[in-house]
Amino acid sequence: MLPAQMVQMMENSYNNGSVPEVKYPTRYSTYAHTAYTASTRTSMISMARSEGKFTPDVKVSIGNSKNDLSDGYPEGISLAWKNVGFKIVNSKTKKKQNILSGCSGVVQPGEVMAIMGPSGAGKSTLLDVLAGRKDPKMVSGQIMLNGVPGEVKYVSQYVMQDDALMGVLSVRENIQFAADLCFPSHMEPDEKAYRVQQIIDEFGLKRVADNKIGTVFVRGVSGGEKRRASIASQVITLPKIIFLDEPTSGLDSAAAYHVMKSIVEMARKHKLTIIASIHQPSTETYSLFDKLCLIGRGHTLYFGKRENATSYFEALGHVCPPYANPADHYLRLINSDFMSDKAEAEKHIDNFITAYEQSKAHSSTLTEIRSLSKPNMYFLSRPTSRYARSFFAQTWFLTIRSLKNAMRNILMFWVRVAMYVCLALLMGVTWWQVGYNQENIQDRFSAHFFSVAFLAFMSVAGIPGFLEERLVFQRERGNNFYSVGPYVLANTIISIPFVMIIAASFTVVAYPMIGLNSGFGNAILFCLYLFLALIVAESMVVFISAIIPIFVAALTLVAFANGFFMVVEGYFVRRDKIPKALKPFHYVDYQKWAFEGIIQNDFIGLTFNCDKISDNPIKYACNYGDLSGNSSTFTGKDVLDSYGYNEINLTTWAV
Ligand SMILES: Nc1ncnc2c1ncn2[C@@H]1O[C@H](COP(=O)(O)OP(=O)(O)OP(=O)(O)O)[C@@H](O)[C@H]1O
Repeated sequence: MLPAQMVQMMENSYNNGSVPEVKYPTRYSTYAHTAYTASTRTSMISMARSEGKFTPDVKVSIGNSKNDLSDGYPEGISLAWKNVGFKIVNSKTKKKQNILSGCSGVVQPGEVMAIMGPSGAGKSTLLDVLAGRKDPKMVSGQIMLNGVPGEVKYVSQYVMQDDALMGVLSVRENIQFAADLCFPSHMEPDEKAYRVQQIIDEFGLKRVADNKIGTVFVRGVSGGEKRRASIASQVITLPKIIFLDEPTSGLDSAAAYHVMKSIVEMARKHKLTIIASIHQPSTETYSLFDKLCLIGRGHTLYFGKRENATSYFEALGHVCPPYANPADHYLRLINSDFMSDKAEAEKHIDNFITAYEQSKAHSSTLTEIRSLSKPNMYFLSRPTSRYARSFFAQTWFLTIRSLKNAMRNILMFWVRVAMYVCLALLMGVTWWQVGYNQENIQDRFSAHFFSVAFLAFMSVAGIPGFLEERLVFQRERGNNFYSVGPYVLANTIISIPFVMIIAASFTVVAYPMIGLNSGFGNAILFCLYLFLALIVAESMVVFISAIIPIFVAALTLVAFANGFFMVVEGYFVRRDKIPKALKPFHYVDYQKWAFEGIIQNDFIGLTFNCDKISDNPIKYACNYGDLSGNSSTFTGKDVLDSYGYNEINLTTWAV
């Protein structure tokens, strides 16, 4: 059914007094159902009524997820905005301040519009307002989809500026991951693979599809290819409206041209409506745009077809010099930042504002917007779920990706394993066969202390990897690929075997070399206690780095926390000597529980020897157990009792 027929059907129904509900067919039948819940429906309709403009209860939906292919709307969706303004409350004066005023424009399906303007003009703000990313209370005017008010964010995608992709994965793997999480569960794998290949081809990434994105260690694809891969992974579902925040920033002019060319071809082919903020495009890149929106001091200084801008400015007396880049020419014209006289600078921009308001370009824009208008309709498309995939599916795909990441990420994992093994060797050599004499007691304690403390301390090595991945997480979460729960769960699932590998490799090397309690079960328990301590240490690293995502600050804080826990652990200073104010920290110190667990595990069951007193050959100088001098041995339990470690329960301590 064509949109026009639908509109007719709705209008007929309205005239008959019934309340129609029209669903656009989508390729995936289960998605072609009512696109809003009862409460949403009530609130949206009452909102429409309260505005007094959309009296009939006519609503149009196009699918139930923002990640829906929206095939039900093959003609695309136009975006129009009329008299749009945006205010902020000035934090100093507490007064409202206009950031955008009276902006109007329209972009049709298949068109690509550039928002240009000097720094601070309001480009990002306009993009955010149109994309529905700003507080609606601060936004004024109308934003319309196909001529009727609607929720843009449910039919659009906002593509962020950064290229946060998994560096150890290939271009295809990154795009496939997006496809797995954005397409509905009933989409056949073949069809998904076809879409992945199609978007790879459309973005000119065929040649590098199986190349890694690249990390600090591995040279990957070029900057332009990376940007194209990033955009491709965010628009794989071909959302009807796409907002791009400076898609070419940081790229050279050739790379920027290829990025924009791919975007423009995609818009034409799939009838997508595309709006991009852009800084200083080259002549070639600029010529790819269909429409231009020039912003200055929060006002529209020109809106219309890109090619008409030349004659518009010529008519104002600003002829673009031959061979000059028109984009540079306009940007220079409307930039008053470097005028020394403030009043003159204001007047300069005021002249452009007034000229545009009185221009034919402005009136034809308003006519174009009016021609789209369909009174008595309310365009409504609200997803029933924010995510295309279930909690379980999100966890599954994230787990698979984290596994690949950990296996391939030299820095994150294997270097750490190698470091722990080297440390184990070093400890083994230093504490070699520590022995069972009285003078070896302190050596044994220090080996246990150092095993826990150093292993835990070195978890700081996980900070760079976490911070890098955090950017990817933020972008993907912003794109509604998954929620926090599955991400944390997947990372926990993956970190368990890896932390176990670290604890086990350390134990296999260090335990027999140091000559700790020879029971096999004791070695296993030693490994398990180290594993638990490491899991807590790693979690603490993630916790602190998530709160303070600045490398140096997170590193300092993690190092401080671990150093602090070492001090209050009860090894350097006995528990009863720890100052009262610090005592609570002794009990929340994960290193304390691991240290006490492994000394209990090691000492219990051992027998130690003490030497004879030099001037009395029948007496022994034992400092533990029987102090009368009659016994030549004492037990590990005697040692623990003498230091006050007498109530350790291995299960409780592990918990
Ligand atoms: N929340 C806010 N609080 C205070 N000022 C704001 C806020 N949002 C925007 N502004 C101001 O509004 C103006 C427009 O900001 P915006 O980020 O949209 O500009 P821009 O054209 O995208 O600039 P640039 O090209 O430098 O990124 C700027 O002067 C900015 O300082």
